[in-house]
Amino acid sequence: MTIAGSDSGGGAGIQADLRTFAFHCVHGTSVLTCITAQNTQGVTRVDAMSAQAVAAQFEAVMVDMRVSAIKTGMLLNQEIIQITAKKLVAFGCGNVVVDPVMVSRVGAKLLDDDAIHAMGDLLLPIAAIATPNRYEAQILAEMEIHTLADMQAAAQKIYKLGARSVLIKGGGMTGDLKAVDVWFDGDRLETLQTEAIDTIHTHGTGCTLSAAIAANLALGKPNLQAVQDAKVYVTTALKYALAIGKGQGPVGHFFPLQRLR
Ligand SMILES: Nc1ncnc2c1ncn2[C@@H]1O[C@H](COP(=O)(O)OP(=O)(O)O)[C@@H](O)[C@H]1O
Ligand SMILES: Cc1ncc(COP(=O)(O)OP(=O)(O)O)c(N)n1
Repeated sequence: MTIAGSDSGGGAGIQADLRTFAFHCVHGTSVLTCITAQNTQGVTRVDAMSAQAVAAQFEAVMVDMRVSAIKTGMLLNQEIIQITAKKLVAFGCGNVVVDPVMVSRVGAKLLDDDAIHAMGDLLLPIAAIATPNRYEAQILAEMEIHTLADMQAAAQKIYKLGARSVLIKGGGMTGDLKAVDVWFDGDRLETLQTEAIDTIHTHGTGCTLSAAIAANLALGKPNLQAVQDAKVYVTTALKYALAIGKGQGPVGHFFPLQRLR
């Protein structure tokens, strides 16, 4: 299941998540939190779903199907975070990947300021894996992140907020740290590195990574393996990113099919 917002441009949000689930051959269900008017250049409008509508979508799926893993993406406001956390706890959901979406790569604000504390207080404590990017990690850990040591320290600080593991994503890092991620589960501290792809077409990388982690957890992979395999998937999808639109195009979720055409 993905609990996330819609991206009209199809590069991030629910659209990226469902394509990622399909690639991994897991059935995707969706709880829509908001509708963004968005393209490769930015976000021009956001309309929230009501907390009741979010709860109803969640319950409709949960009472009928076995949901093996859940990712949360753009939750937009405090009410939606509160109802999401409440339902996840009520249904005893275990494999929860929390992507604490706050701001897009092109600078669009995707979470209300007064909702940041709810993300830390209510959602991170029920996360099997939290996946903040550099900017989200800086906010959650209340520190600046410039070096690998900073990423490691931030992972350890965010872990203390209650997530069972933390992945600090390095797409926003520079130089040799570009695309270097750091994972911490309270015991092991791992640096995950794949090749850095030289492209501006990176829209949806974070959504795709967290959706791939959720798919891998649903397939029964252990936490670190789920993260490592998801990182390889995103790296390959970036190699086949689509140069569509006037801004930052989306990653190519179905790269093997592109190769066969
Ligand atoms: N240019 C790139 N080359 C390879 N991997 C990248 C690149 N940009 C981002 N990634 C990877 O994509 C994943 C998502 O990270 P990031 O882009 O930081 O997230 P977000 O979209 O939430 O800002 C991470 O595993 C990161 O290392
Ligand atoms: C609807 C919606 N959800 C999430 C995001 C952020 O997506 P992300 O994968 O972090 O990629 P960028 O937007 O940073 O390129 C979004 N933009 N829209």
